[in-house]
Amino acid sequence: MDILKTLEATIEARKSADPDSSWTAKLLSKGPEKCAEKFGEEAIEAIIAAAKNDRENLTYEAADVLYHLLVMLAARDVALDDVLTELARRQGLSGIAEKEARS
Ligand SMILES: N=c1c2ncn([C@@H]3O[C@H](COP(=O)(O)OP(=O)(O)OP(=O)(O)O)[C@@H](O)[C@H]3O)c2ncn1[C@@H]1O[C@H](COP(=O)(O)O)[C@@H](O)[C@H]1O
Repeated sequence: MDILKTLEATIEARKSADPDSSWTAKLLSKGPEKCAEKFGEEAIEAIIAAAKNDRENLTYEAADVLYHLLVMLAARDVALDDVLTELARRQGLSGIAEKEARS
C-alpha cells in the first residue's frame, strides 16, 4: 500500500509540473474528463486481458489501471486515504453483518 501512497504523492506533485516534463503532468493538464477517459481505456484493456485469461498482460494492465485511477482521483482532488477509509468502513459493516447473521 505504501507504493500507492508514494505514487499518489508523485502524481500530486506533477499537478504543478511542466506538461512537457512528464506524462502525468501532461495528462493532468488535459483536465479531469480526459483523465477519466484514460482510466476507462485502461480498465477495458484489463477486462480484455482477464477475459482472455492472459494473466501476464492482466498484471501489466492492472498496474496501468491503478496508476490511472490515482491520476483520475487526483484530478478531482479525491484523496486515496478517503477511498481506503471507505473500504475500511465497509469491512466494518461486513463484520457487523456477519455477527448479525451468526446471532
Ligand atoms: N505508473 C506510471 C504509469 N503507468 C502508465 N504510465 C504511462 O501511461 C501511458 C499509458 O498510456 P498508453 O499506453 O495509452 O500510452 P500512449 O499510447 O502513449 O497514450 P495515448 O497517446 O493513447 O494517450 C504510458 O505513456 C505510460 O508511460 C505511467 N506513467 C507514470 N507512472 C508513474 O508515475 C510516476 C511519474 O511519472 P512521470 O509523470 O512520467 O514523471 C513514475 O515514476 C511512475 O511511477
